[in-house]
Order: sequence, then structure tokens, then C-alpha cells
Amino acid sequence: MNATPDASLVLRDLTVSYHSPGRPAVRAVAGVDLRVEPGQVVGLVGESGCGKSTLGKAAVGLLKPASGSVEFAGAPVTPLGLKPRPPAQRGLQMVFQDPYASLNPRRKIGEQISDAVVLSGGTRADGRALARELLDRVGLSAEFAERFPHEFSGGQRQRIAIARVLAADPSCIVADEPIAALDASAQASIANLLLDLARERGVGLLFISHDLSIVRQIADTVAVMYLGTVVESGPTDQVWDDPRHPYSRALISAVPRADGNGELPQDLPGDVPDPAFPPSGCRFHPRCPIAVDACADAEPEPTEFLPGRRAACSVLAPALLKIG
Ligand SMILES: Nc1ncnc2c1ncn2[C@@H]1O[C@H](COP(=O)(O)OP(=O)(O)OP(=O)(O)O)[C@@H](O)[C@H]1O
Repeated sequence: MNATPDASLVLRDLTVSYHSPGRPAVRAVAGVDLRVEPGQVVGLVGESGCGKSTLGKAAVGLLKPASGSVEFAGAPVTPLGLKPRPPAQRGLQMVFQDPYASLNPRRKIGEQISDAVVLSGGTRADGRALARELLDRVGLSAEFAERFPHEFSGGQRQRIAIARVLAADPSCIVADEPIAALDASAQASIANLLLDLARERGVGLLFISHDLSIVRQIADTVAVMYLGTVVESGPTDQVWDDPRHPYSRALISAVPRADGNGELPQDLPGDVPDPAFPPSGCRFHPRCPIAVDACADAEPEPTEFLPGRRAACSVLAPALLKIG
């Protein structure tokens, strides 16, 4: 099983909005460009509520874009439920935060893993054989195929969920906080399992997490989100060692939160604004230590100041380009 060579996931100027009665629309993702190449691990980080999950769901077709586009393997991703997915899009799969919710409690896990084989025209016997092989691959016993989800720990269930995704022979996996619900020892092993899949099978991985230290360990490139926009992106080591956008700087020098739920950016005044009422111009300007009056007027375009490195900041742009 090898990933399709052209199986890139490409988000272009993606905007996703939520509409609730009596409330202004919430642009939870506001004009994001992002690319995940085969075999590449892209980390998506940012504080709670910045739009990471919304972006992940739109990337696999669980939410419909308000504007912009999502393409996988050169074709637009079909929103789920509208019409049958083209076979090539079965290669785009999602791993969720809560593995239990994605498993049927009443069916043996071997059957659930084998469904993907049957869906793509194989026999149930082939599916069962593959399920045993994949359970072994994700570090579980092939004998577990005969058991039910409730018999497993959180970390084991996430391995089962990953085995089920692998049965669809994915070329790209969007993993939305796949370790957030797990205990510390399971967190590292699930993150490493996903990383191994990217390396061994050439699977592209969009790894969404508020855990900066895990992202730093496994991601090749990282995108930092703030209030629906990507403010900085680039090779992980470079962004970590030398963040340029004022928000990335604050996030990367972050302190762990007392509730264990990610990190809090340091030295920033105020809270993340309500995305139903985003600030004008640059969404970060009311909290930004280097903002000037003009930042309230125009939204900054991302500037590529070094190959593969972008930051969206009008104040820094001239200096960044000079450095680049
Ligand atoms: N179904 C919904 N209806 C209305 N607003 C929503 C809905 N789901 C999310 N939002 C809002 O969209 C914004 C982005 O939410 P999202 O869950 O994508 O962020 P996140 O970065 O993944 O946060 P978390 O890590 O807490 O899940 C938030 O302000 C959230 O309140």
C-alpha cells in the first residue's frame, strides 16, 4: 500500500462560516492557504477557538466552505453526504479526538476495520485478514479483532481508530487533536505512530494540536493560527527558533496552562476576540505589541520572506523582505 504520488491536500483562500439564528455569521476560518504534500507532516497550532477543528473538518469535506477551495489529489473535495465520493477521495481520511465516538460500540472491531475493504469491493474475508494485519501494525494483537470497543483503553481505541483509517489505504490523514484525550504515555506513542505512517507509507499528515511540544517533535512544517487566519508558517525548526510574527513569538514563548489544556501566549494584553465580531484590519492588532494605526485598516497579506517561510504582518513586511 503506497500513497498516490500526487495526493496533495491543497486549501486555497479557504473561508468557513457558521450561521446561528439572531447572531452574525462566525467566520471561523478566514482566507487560509495551506498545503499538505505526500509524506509531509504539517502541524496546525493555535489557541482554543482559533478555528483549527473547523479547518480540519472542511479539509475532509465535513463542512462546506463559504468561499475558497479544498482540493485533494487534483480534484475538489466533495462535501460528505452530498453525493458519493469519487474513489480517489477515499484516500483522504480523518482521525478524531475522541476515538470512542468514532467506533460503533456494538460491533467487533475487526468487522469495523474491515468495512473499508468491503466498501471498495473486497470480500469480508479479505477485510478480516487485513484487520488482523493492521491491528498488528498499530501495535495491538491481531486477536483483538474479536473484541468490542469498550474492552479497550483510550490509547488502544485511538490505535483501533487509526487501523480503521488505514484500511481505506489513505494518502492523506487529517488528525484533529488525536492525542488530546489520552494519558501522557499514550500521547507520545500515538503521535509517533502517526509520524511512522507518514514516513513509511508516504502519507501526508495534517496534525492539529494545541500541544506545541508534540508538534515541534513531529511536524516538518508548522502553521500558526490566530482567530481564523494563518499568521505564520514555515519549517518547524525555523519557526520555533526564530518566530517572526508577534503572535507566534508570544505563543512559542508560552507558559503551560494550569488546566493542562495547551499553552497560553505570554505578554499579550486582553483575550482572543469573539470571531463573530473580529477586529477590523489585522485581526491581531488590538493585542499586538508592534501595531500601528494602519493595522486597523487593512488585513495583511502573508509575505514569503524566505523560501517556504511566510508571515502576515504589514509592520514587519518591509523588514522581513530585507532579511529574506
Ligand atoms: N457549530 C458551531 N456553530 C457556531 N460556532 C461554532 C461552531 N463550532 C465552532 N464554532 C466557533 O468557531 C470558532 C472556531 O472553533 P473551532 O472549534 O474550529 O476552534 P479550535 O481552534 O479547534 O478550538 P478547540 O481547540 O477549542 O476545539 C470558535 O469561536 C467556535 O466557538
